[in-house]
Amino acid sequence: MLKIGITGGIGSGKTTVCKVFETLGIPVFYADTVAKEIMITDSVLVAGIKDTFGEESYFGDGSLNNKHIAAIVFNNVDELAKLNALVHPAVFRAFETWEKDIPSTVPYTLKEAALLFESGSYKMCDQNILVTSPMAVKLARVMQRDNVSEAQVLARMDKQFSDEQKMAMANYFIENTEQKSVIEQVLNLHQQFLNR
Ligand SMILES: CC(C)(COP(=O)(O)OP(=O)(O)OC[C@H]1O[C@@H](n2cnc3c(N)ncnc32)[C@H](O)[C@@H]1O)[C@@H](O)C(=O)NCCC(=O)NCCS
Ligand SMILES: Nc1ncnc2c1ncn2[C@@H]1O[C@H](COP(=O)(O)OP(=O)(O)OP(=O)(O)O)[C@@H](O)[C@H]1O
Repeated sequence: MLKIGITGGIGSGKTTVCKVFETLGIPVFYADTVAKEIMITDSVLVAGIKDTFGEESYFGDGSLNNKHIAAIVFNNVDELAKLNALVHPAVFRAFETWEKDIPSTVPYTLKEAALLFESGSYKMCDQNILVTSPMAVKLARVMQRDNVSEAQVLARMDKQFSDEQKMAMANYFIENTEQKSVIEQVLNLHQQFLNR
């Protein structure tokens, strides 16, 4: 079955675009969401995170202390590399398990990941889509969605490949701007994938 990766910088709108594909019946694996789930449920991963970032990485009820971890890793590339090395292999395994349950009647699947190219997981996909948006739009969207400062968004952007780097690695593009219809662009790609 055809596997399509989909990525984009923070706030580019990749999750929003994936919701449109879902309305067409296309199953989407949300790597960032799964990462957050297994960081709570996978006991080996939980132990690794506590060992590396301290017991305060989790609240008393077992939920993840996102702010604590974000403050460490988005201010220090070595700490971020440690987190990625713990989490990403577990997400790869979860993707393989997820794929096994997809019915063969499905024409293609999508893997949505913020770090598709950075983590190397694009290699597990046949083709890859990049969602782009202007920098000012991305900043404004994330500041509003997550109630964070511009500096906090920029710190994350700084840890991801630039759009130029990602453009060189992607096969398809979706421009998520007010000037272009996302739905039209999704329908166009959907048709291309059905005809492959
Ligand atoms: C550090 C954590 C706890 C911060 O949680 P928080 O709720 O503030 O952010 P959230 O997970 O919703 O991520 C929002 C966006 O931040 C960016 N981001 C997240 N993790 C990373 C990372 N490792 N490197 C660069 N950017 C990242 C992405 O654009 C992502 O979509 C969380 O992001 C995390 O657990 N990250 C590690 C898992 C991971 O690498 N996920 C991304 C790919 S699977
Ligand atoms: N075309 C659009 N018009 C209006 N709002 C949008 C549009 N695209 C995305 N948004 C909004 O911008 C915010 C960021 O979008 P989304 O969460 O899809 O981005 P993302 O690329 O998945 O971000 P992240 O990497 O942070 O997970 C959301 O609040 C979303 O509702």
